[in-house]
Amino acid sequence: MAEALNLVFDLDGTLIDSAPQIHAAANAVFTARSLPGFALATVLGFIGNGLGVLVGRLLAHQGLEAEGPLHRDLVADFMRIYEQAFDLTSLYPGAAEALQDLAAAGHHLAICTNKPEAPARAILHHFGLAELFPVVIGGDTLPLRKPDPAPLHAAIAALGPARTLFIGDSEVDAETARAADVPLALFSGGYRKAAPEEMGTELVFDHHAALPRLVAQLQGRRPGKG
Ligand SMILES: O=C(O)COP(=O)(O)O
Ligand SMILES: [Mg+2]
Repeated sequence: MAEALNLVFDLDGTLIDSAPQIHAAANAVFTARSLPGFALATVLGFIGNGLGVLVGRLLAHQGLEAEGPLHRDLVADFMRIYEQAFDLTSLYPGAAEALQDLAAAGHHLAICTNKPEAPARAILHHFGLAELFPVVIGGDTLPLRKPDPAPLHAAIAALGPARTLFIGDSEVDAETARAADVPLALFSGGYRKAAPEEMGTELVFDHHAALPRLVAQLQGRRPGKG
C-alpha cells in the first residue's frame, strides 16, 4: 500500500463555508444587547484567530472595549448559538467525498481549527464527518492556538508518526504551517486576504476534488524534501 499520511485540516473556510453562520450569530448576539449589527464582509475579515479574537475585533469595530465583561458575555452568547445553529453553514463542494476517499485510502485525518472544540465537533457531527476525525484540536483545546505551532504539533502527535500535510485557507494557517515546519495545501476559495501566490506554498487547490491528487503529489516526493 502507498505510504499513509497524516492529513490535518483546518475547518472554517477550508472544509465548511461558515462565514454566513458566524455573521448571523454576530448580528444576533450584538443586536440582542442593543448594539448594531455588521456587514458580512466585516465579520468575514475578522475570522481566523478564534472566537475571543473575533468578538474583540467586532467590539473594537464599534469603538467599544475589546476586552472585559461585555466581551465575556458576548463570547458566551456566541457559544450557545455556535453549538446548535448549522442552517447557514455548508460543506464545500466535493469536500465530503474527498475526505471519504482519503480515509478509505488509509490516511489519518485530524482537525486543527481555531473554532472552539465543542462547536467544531458539533458541526462535524452535523455533517456526518465526526467518525472520519479521531483527533479534533480546537482553539480552546490547548492554552495556545494557531498560528502557534502547538495545536498542529498536538494533532500530529495524536495521529502518530507519519509525514504530514496541513490543509488550510488562511494566513493564520500559512503561518502555523511555517512555524511547525509542515507543508501546507492552501484552499484558495476560503477566507484568506492575501493572494495565494503570496502565501508561501505551491500546493494550492480551488476545488476539493483536487485533494487526492495533491496528496499523491506529496507521496511522490522524497521525505525531507518538503
Ligand atoms: O474560528 C475561527 O476564527 C477560525 O477557524 P479556523 O481555524 O477553522 O479557520
Ligand atoms: Mg480557516
